[in-house]
Amino acid sequence: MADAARALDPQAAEPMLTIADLQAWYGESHVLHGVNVDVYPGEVVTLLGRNGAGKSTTLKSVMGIVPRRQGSIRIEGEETIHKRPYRIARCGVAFCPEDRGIYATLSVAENLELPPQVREGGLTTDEVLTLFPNLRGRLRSAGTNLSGGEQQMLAIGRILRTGARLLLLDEPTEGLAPSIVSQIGDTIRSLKEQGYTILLVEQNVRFAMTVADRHFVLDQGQVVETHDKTSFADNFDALMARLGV
Ligand SMILES: Nc1ncnc2c1ncn2[C@@H]1O[C@H](COP(=O)(O)OP(=O)(O)OP(=O)(O)O)[C@@H](O)[C@H]1O
Repeated sequence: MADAARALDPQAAEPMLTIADLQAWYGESHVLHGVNVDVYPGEVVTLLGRNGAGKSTTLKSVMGIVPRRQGSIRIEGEETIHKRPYRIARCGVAFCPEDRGIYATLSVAENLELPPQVREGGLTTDEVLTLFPNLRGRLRSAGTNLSGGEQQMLAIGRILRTGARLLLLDEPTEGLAPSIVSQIGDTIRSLKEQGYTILLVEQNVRFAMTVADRHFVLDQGQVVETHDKTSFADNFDALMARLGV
């Protein structure tokens, strides 16, 4: 049950995102075999699992950028499984890829201002810089001259400008120093407080514990366990073993 989301908004009976029996293929390779995930408004939910379990493919399927998918993906009740990515973006969804997608030949300011606004309510550049003050002095630097942590903040800041309210974050802490991981955690908690809904792929289980309301564990393209904060903590050692951590 999404108690946290309901506490935030007691009217929120409908999930923000419902993934049902999702199948996905890359060419002949069938990689998702019926994934079921729901995310309520204002929740932070993680997808956990070993390498190759299908976590990134699930996020990319929501964004419509996996070539062949089948099943149902509803965003605020609207079916999107057959929509093109630009139409899915207009439903208020944004994806932050694992490689962060920063353009080397563009400045930080240009990277930030690149994506179009898809909905009302996107942050202004100044609001993004208030959220990530480190970027303020780097606006004219080439995007790839930033540290890994700054690039991640730029990548998150960029999608906040679009007006999206459902954020898909693929391994935002990967390769970052512990102090930066902690800053990313603060950012995610702050976004949750502002009412954003976040579906997050994470390899860092301890980090996931500190930010998420619920967790879905994937294995071989299927959800094999679902946990809330309490059951996650109670099963922590078994989960670490299952995830090979
Ligand atoms: N573009 C692609 N073309 C072909 N196969 C792919 C492609 N991307 C992923 N795969 C395969 O799909 C399966 C699921 O990959 P996916 O990236 O979704 O896993 P993951 O759980 O996110 O793991 P990782 O943390 O390693 O990215 C894997 O077997 C992977 O090799």
